[in-house]
Amino acid sequence: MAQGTEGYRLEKSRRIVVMGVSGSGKSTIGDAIGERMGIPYIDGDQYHPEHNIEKMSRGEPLNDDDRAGWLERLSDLISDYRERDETVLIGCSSLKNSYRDILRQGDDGLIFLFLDGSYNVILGRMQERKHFFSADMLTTQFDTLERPTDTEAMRVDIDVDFHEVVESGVRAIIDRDRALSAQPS
Ligand SMILES: Nc1ncnc2c1ncn2[C@@H]1O[C@H](COP(=O)(O)OP(=O)(O)OP(=O)(O)O)[C@@H](O)[C@H]1O
Ligand SMILES: O=C(O)[C@H](O)[C@@H](O)[C@H](O)[C@H](O)CO
Repeated sequence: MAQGTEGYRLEKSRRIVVMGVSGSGKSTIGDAIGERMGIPYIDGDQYHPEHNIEKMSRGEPLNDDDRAGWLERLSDLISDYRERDETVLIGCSSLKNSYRDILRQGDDGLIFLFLDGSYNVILGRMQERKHFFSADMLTTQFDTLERPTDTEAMRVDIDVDFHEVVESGVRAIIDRDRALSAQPS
């Protein structure tokens, strides 16, 4: 377990995806972790084609076809950062195994941070925010989610205070960074 997390510098450049259903906290937690660690945070929603945003805004969930091009763009983005040997945090729901496989094409050492919480807590938070993704569609996100194993992703419990989630996320990234660095290359 990591001791102090303040001012920790990663051993190597890393590409880190903050994943989880809509409303799990990818943007707010990802951004706060980035601030804490001095890593840029990019929200994957910025890479959706306009028709995906329009579809979700109409209250219609995306399907595999809608997500395919979007995931390819994010995979390319990850690959760009890897080629430049730079660290980045990217928020992307990454709900299915096959979606995570597409993202890993950009970096086979991609780190996933899984924001894991209960339906009721996330629903409550979504009902409090103004966002194009309506809380009515949260069930479809849970139905689609294929939970990553603990080997595939670092799991962070989000049913707790915001600062606690950020601290757990930072610790999880540090732990994974150390574990990866300890592996023979
Ligand atoms: N631990 C927490 N405690 C209380 N509120 C939280 C916590 N984490 C996130 N929130 C709030 O929950 C709401 C959803 O978070 P956020 O918008 O970051 O989720 P998201 O995963 O990025 O959603 P989307 O994928 O739909 O963009 C926000 O209003 C955020 O401020
Ligand atoms: O895979 C998906 O269904 C989408 O990525 C959604 O998760 C939205 O992008 C996001 O949650 C809305 O902001």
